[in-house]
Amino acid sequence: MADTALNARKSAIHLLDQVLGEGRLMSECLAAGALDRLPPEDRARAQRLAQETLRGLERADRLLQKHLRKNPPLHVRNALRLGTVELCTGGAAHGVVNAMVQIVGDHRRHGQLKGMVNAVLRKIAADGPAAWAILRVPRLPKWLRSPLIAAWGAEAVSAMETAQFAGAPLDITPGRGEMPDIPGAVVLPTGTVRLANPGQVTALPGYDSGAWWVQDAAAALPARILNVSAGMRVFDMCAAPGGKTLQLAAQGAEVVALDISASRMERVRENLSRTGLAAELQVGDALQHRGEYDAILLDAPCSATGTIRRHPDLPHAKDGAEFGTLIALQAQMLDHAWSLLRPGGRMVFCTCSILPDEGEVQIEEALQRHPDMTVDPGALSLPGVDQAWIGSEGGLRLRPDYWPELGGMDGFFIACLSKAS
Ligand SMILES: C[S@@+](CC[C@H](N)C(=O)[O-])C[C@H]1O[C@@H](n2cnc3c(N)ncnc32)[C@H](O)[C@@H]1O
Repeated sequence: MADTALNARKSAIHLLDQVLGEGRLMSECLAAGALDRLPPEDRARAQRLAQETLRGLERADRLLQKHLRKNPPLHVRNALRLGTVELCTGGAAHGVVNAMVQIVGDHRRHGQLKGMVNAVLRKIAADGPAAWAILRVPRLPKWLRSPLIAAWGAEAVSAMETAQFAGAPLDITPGRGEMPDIPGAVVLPTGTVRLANPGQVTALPGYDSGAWWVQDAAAALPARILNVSAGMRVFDMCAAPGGKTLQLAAQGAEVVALDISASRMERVRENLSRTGLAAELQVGDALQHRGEYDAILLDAPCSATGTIRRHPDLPHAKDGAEFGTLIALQAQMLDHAWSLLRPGGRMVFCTCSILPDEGEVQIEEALQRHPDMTVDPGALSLPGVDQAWIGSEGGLRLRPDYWPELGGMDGFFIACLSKAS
């Protein structure tokens, strides 16, 4: 037991080294096998520890600052940060301090710093938890905070930061069959099932039989808004890992699902096979795709700034440098998707972004380029969808600070577009 806790902590620190030192996203590290040698419980634990440290990084650094005369090497700093977060969020002092001392002591280059780690974490164990509780909610970095304040105002951004600091529950979308009883499950107003303390996902009732799949409540709305039916030919243009493909297939449509990433497409294949649903899978560049469809779902590549509750590594690993390229690609994809839609067809454009340039502005500009395009706000009338979330351009703006009493939701922008016949 002690060894497995130590391995999970070591791996969490290694993840922090990659995110904070190399600017890599945690999802990239995991896809590259960062935690593959750990058993599933430790993998989940390592991921949770790294995420909690990233959420509380600003607070941890403020507390550590008081006890450090100079900055230690990143690996040691990350061990101190993880130790601080654990100590200040209920971790047992003895176990946490000993683990961090052992991890740093075993390190081939930094072993001599274990005494310092011991001294600093003992001080944090004594006065950290009280100080932690009164520190401000960690803020987003300036490169993201400034455009968000310009878009939504300072109060809304503070509320988003509170939601991001709280983290996210596990949301699941029920499939076509019967939903098993899952202890603690709550059904949200939009029909998504939410679990506050899920534990290991693959061990939950109904996982093996494919009764449901993991999908944030906000992410479940685009496919519901597209509202396809049996016999319709539907194109899921950026499909992986496939949550929306599964929904479209469950609605009975004939789905062509495409993604440029072969490895991510494997996830779609696995998800379809687990849930017993069917879709035609293609790997390729959406911009080169040809065909004609009754309905299209374009879940375009974006900054993913709406998912920071679940991906607290994003603001630390990124700096916004790629926003311009993504915004241009979204417009190009929207135009190409429009050329694949039959007259009279409908298309949902969505992004998991909280930046208007990747949502509202894309639609305003697309309407100018395409005289045969109209926005259909009526398609957004779904149970649980607050009409106050609909913007003047007719799209649905979802933000992480919505539903605070229910545990929040991902930030998303969703618009349903109709093509003249
Ligand atoms: C927001 S994710 C899609 C999530 C997915 N719809 C779901 O619900 O699980 C965006 C996807 O776009 C894919 N992508 C990026 N550029 C692409 C391109 N040129 N053609 C096709 N897919 C692309 C990425 O590989 C990524 O999987």
